[in-house]
Amino acid sequence: MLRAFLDWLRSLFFAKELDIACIGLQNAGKSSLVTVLTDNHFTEEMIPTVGFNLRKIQKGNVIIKVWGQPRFRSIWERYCRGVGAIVWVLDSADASTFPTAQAELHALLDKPELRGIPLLVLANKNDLPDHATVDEVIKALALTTITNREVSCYSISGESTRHAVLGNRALTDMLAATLSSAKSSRNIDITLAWLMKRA
Ligand SMILES: Nc1nc2c(ncn2[C@@H]2O[C@H](COP(=O)(O)OP(=O)(O)OP(=O)(O)O)[C@@H](O)[C@H]2O)c(=O)[nH]1
Ligand SMILES: [Mg+2]
Repeated sequence: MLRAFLDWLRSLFFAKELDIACIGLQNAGKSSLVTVLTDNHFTEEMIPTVGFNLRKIQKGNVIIKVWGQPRFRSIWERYCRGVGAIVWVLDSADASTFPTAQAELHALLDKPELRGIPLLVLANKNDLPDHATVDEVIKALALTTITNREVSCYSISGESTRHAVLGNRALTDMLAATLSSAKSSRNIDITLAWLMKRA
């Protein structure tokens, strides 16, 4: 039933025209997440994206560009220009990466060319023990200090989905207290629906 609904949502989503940049630090789960979005398929053997580390996935009218390798972070900005949405993937179970993630995310969003592009933060891997809660992620990435765009933070869990609205901050969209787990592929519908609204 859920599967049928997701397939239906995917068919709607991929019929729209949308350019998405999916970025984040290495090992965050970008490739896994994109695989789940496009195929509803999770592969444990997902290998690190190598080489130029730009993976372009096209399905229907939707193009998703995926990056991660640090040595190419300087060119992220160029490829983010003009996209309909920036999706930042975070490994919510690895707090040691949060400071670097915050610095890189803010450095990217500070680029004038990227002003106004909606940001979706997906805190992935919340099926793992000791993953950060969405409030912790919002704090760790200083999401409330981002003022020049719509910001959302989703966490998807197999167990529970909790929604929180961050008052009158500059965040115009709901900051949904959910983290995404590409592994469980639960609540991927929320992610698809969010992206669909930006197409
Ligand atoms: N438990 C769990 N593991 C995950 C999840 N998503 C991804 N992983 C694992 O995390 C590792 C990295 O996943 P990738 O999808 O390759 O991450 P990436 O961000 O594309 O990594 P790079 O391409 O190296 O930048 C793999 O071992 C995945 O199996 C998740 O939701 N839960
Ligand atoms: Mg990858």
